[in-house]
Amino acid sequence: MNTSNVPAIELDNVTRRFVSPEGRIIPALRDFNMQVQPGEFCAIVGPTGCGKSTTLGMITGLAPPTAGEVRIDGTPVHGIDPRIGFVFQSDAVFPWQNVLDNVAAGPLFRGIDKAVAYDSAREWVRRVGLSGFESHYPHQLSGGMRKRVALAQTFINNPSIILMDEPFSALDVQTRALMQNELLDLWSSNGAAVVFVTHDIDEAIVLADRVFVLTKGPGTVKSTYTIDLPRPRVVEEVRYTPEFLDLSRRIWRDLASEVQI
Ligand SMILES: Nc1ncnc2c1ncn2[C@@H]1O[C@H](COP(=O)(O)OP(=O)(O)OP(=O)(O)O)[C@@H](O)[C@H]1O
Repeated sequence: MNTSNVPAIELDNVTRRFVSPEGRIIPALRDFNMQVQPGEFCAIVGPTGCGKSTTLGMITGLAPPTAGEVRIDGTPVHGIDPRIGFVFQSDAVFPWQNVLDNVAAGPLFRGIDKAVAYDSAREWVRRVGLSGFESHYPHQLSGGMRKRVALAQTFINNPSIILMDEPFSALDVQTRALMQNELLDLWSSNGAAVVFVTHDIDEAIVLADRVFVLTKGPGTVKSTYTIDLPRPRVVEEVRYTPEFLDLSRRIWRDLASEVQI
């Protein structure tokens, strides 16, 4: 647990380049600086291909930077860190396992006693509103319900850092708002540092403490916005307030100047 003033996540002057199959150098991120404090919810928005997913990949340790350093709780990242949880656009549920087994998978993998793991999984299934669906398989669930499974799978491990890559983008508008509220509720009692990648400016504002706007690729931080909207937030109430609309307009303008051709 990070109890010091050290950022939970720090990207220090990071550059990331890829090499294409033809041997071409593809610069994905340049001179990228970002600090996320313990318990802070940050969102990243930016034009397509600007390096948002690459940023998350570097924090996980799966894709080391070409230059610069990524630190978790002040320590350079080397390989996958058990303190980190992920939720991606595609559900990471195991199709051959029922809801309860899916949610218990993390603790079982970490070697937790089976009875303890399943007790905890039952509790998390309840907390995400899926009681009664423990024996259902993923294909028997709606998209929103599968997201609930994914959230339970993540939060059951009590991660101190959560990375989310457009987790709700495939959902319809109403289900998306429900899941945003659900996420805020779970996060408020877990207190993780979150990096949430989205194309949706409004989603970034309703969820985050800070929004990072990236330039077009190779991406770097163009601007950051502090979101002072009070918490706890209820998504459908927040998004019609004058403060919200003002932020949305400012970030939209900022981003629009990056996607003009
Ligand atoms: N494994 C890879 N090999 C080669 N190039 C890659 C690789 N991964 C990403 N890139 C390139 O790096 C750049 C950034 O990609 P990235 O997926 O991080 O962008 P993004 O902002 O998440 O995009 P989107 O908004 O479309 O999801 C792009 O030009 C992409 O083509």
